[in-house]
Amino acid sequence: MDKRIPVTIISGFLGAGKTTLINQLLQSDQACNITVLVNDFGAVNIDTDLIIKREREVMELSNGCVCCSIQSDMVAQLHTMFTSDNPPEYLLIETSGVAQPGRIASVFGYPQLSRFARLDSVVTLIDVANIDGLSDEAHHLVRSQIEAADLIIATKADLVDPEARRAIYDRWLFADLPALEATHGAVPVSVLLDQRRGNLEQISAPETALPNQFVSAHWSSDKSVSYKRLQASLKRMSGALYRAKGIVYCDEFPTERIVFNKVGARIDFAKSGAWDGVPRTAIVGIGYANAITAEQIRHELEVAQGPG
Ligand SMILES: Nc1nc2c(ncn2[C@@H]2O[C@H](COP(=O)(O)OP(=O)(O)OP(=O)(O)O)[C@@H](O)[C@H]2O)c(=O)[nH]1
Repeated sequence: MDKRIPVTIISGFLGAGKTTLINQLLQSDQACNITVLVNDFGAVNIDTDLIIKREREVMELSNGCVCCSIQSDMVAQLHTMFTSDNPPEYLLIETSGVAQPGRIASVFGYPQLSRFARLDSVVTLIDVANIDGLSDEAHHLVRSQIEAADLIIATKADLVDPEARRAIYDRWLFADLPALEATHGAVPVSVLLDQRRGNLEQISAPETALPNQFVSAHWSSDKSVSYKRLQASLKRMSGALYRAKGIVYCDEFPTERIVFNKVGARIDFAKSGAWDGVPRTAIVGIGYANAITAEQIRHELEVAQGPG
């Protein structure tokens, strides 16, 4: 019996619904003692705050995309985790939206990790509401995420009618690749964990540095932000800024944490409980490098400060 720690990699393009799926999973009674390792693309790991914590820690890898610039940091961090007095029972890795999961999966073939852990599967989420509208560069990346997958989960099925969804699957998926649909991350735990599908020999780890095609900017402030101005700023950047997310200290609701998400043209704001400590806005924006600069993103977010 293989007693090594199973590892599931959750991949998918920016905003595809990885954090939503992981939160659903962590809230399920059937989820065992899972540790989550999160790698956000931006310098600040907003996801670490957005993932619901249970008994286990959520660990983060910041300052770059795990599949390229900080791969060796990840190997060192995983080795420390696996050899600690309290190793995880199960490890979930949420990759950054611009990561190639094949490159992350390949590290589980390294002897310093393969003694302790085994790749259980690579799950790739495809966002049916946005996949067709992405740029060619993003399509290239999404293709590599699909090619590395053992299971596809089509997310946001609620936003696209069945006929259009079928056309997307015909264009993007291979006939023999298992796939299922999910709305708001609702997927049975039994199809996600301990599947023993991971096959390191079939994993390809392309060398191209695709994340260079995206730019990320982080902005934070302890002065409150106008909700209306923030919405206006996000709309102005709409096509160039594909993804943004953050926790906002809002003029309009100063006592509550407001979480917002922008994916493509869709912007959602939600209340997320009272502040625990000093209120502070922290936002990460990710855009196409040929359409916007980090400075422009920060400037637009700055404009949202002050009375609406
Ligand atoms: N309508 C709808 N929205 C969804 C669904 N799944 C996720 N979302 C929304 O999509 C947005 C992005 O979801 P996340 O789970 O943060 O996506 P992510 O893949 O973790 O994002 P990054 O880590 O930034 O790449 C949020 O506003 C979610 O509420 C779904 O099935 N239907």
